[in-house]
Amino acid sequence: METILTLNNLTKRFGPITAVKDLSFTIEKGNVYGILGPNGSGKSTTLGIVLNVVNKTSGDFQWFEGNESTHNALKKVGAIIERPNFYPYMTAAQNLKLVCKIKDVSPDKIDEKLKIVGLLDRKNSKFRTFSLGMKQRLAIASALLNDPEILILDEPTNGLDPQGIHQIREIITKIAGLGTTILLASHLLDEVEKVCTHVVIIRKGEKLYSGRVDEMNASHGFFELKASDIIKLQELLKKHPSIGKIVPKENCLTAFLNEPMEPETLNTYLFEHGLVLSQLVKRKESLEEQFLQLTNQISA
Ligand SMILES: Nc1ncnc2c1ncn2[C@@H]1O[C@H](COP(=O)(O)OP(=O)(O)OP(=O)(O)O)[C@@H](O)[C@H]1O
Repeated sequence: METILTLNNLTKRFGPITAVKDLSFTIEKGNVYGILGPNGSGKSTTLGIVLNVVNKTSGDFQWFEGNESTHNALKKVGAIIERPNFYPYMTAAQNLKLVCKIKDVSPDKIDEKLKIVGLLDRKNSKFRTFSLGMKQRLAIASALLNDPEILILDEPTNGLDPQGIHQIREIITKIAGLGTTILLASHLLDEVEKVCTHVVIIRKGEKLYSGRVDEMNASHGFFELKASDIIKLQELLKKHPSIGKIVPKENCLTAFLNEPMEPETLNTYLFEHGLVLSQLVKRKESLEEQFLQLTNQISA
């Protein structure tokens, strides 16, 4: 598999604040990556470093397996890390023509890119007449003009209404479908779930999880159990190989599973060892619960 970007122990300090701490991950061609974290977790700083607009403190990063200078590599990157900024009295097409001149690329692609973002029929409308969602879509078209290998977006749906959010997410999925690798920063779990194939979760600049989005919820779940002899219940649970962590809560026990187990199997095991349950509930954390647990796990 082709590697687009590698971060090795990247760290950025602003005076006493460590915005990015020892961050390592890899972006492989063809996937859609989300950097997911609460506000202030270091997402924008990370994107700024790899785009050469923020200086790193230590560690390093490598574009395209280090075969090119960062300056040349960035010519193959499309990025939107600030609010879209175009000339208000110029049309969408005129603005994109100007971008083509600045980027030294042919203006032939303007219509194709406007079509991808659903703005071809508005190409002759002035930028100032655009809604926020349309402005964001024009920015995406602009970032695509040089046919980048990777498109980088910082909080692409921030401030948009539900329809605008939906349109941007659809466009991102469409662009990914055309083979462009995508890296987006978001604080919205559901955005990452809907759009991304891979996720890097960060909190206070530190990586908490990286991997496939569909493997994020790979937990086997847990049982909530009650019995009159709670001590014996705990002892029996400790002896069972499928049970991991056991957490007492009021007058019940939460037993987390290391591997799949059906409630009938646990009930039979406990009954055969002389224990009758008064409550047996099997649950699985939602992705949101797991995300909140993850992002809260390191105290300040
Ligand atoms: N230029 C700067 N000077 C000082 N501190 C900064 C600077 N830029 C970022 N920070 C700090 O670094 C930390 C990470 O900020 P960053 O903007 O990267 O987070 P983020 O995850 O993108 O958050 P948000 O979603 O709110 O933009 C924050 O504590 C922020 O205050």
